[in-house]
Amino acid sequence: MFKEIPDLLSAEALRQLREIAAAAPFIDGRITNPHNTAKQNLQLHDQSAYQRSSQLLMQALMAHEDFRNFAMPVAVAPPMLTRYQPGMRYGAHADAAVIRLPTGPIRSDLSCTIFVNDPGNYEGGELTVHLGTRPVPFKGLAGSAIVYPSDTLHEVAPVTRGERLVAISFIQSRIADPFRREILYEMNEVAALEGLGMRPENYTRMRLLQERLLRYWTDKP
Ligand SMILES: O=C(O)CCC(=O)C(=O)O
Ligand SMILES: [Fe+2]
Repeated sequence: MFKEIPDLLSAEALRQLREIAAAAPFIDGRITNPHNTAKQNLQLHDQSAYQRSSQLLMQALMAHEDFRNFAMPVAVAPPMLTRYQPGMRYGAHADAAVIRLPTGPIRSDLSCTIFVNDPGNYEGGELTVHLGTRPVPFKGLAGSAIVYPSDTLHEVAPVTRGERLVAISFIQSRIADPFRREILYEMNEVAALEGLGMRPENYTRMRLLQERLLRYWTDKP
């Protein structure tokens, strides 16, 4: 369902991202969603800064084993730095199912927020994912990330003080169905944690089942 990654970014990556954000221009986030009145934020608007920051963030995501195991990514949208100043928010919305990238369209199965400044830097600004009637708020430490299903209603609460600086991305998973993806993730976790304690022949049989399910369920290897 959710994956919190406490240690996605190194101190050096954070330093570089903040440096890029401090020097680059940001514009009204509605440029990419002109009709979305819920969206009130600023996003990075500089090709070179976008390239450098997204490359750093993409590398961190793809190098992180927990992220790869949980998301099973086949395509990741280059993460975009966004900032929220006092009064800014992103009202409840659904993420678009298809994200058009210069490299072609991807399906957004999972959304990801990467926290670039610390929660002490701002008040409000919780990313709140709605599970039915229950709001689940997230406000991560700098360098951490939260991965959540793109098909849930979610919002960013108004920032009332300071500045919220995050990067956002969307991920197409090898396994479109969240139910199946979760089964595979759990099996993989159990195999990783308990595999060494199992009798080798049973471990092999279990691995076979994992690979079979992957074959049946993978919609894009
Ligand atoms: O800033 C965030 O944490 C999430 C932003 C968001 O929901 C979006 O860009 O679609
Ligand atoms: Fe969103």
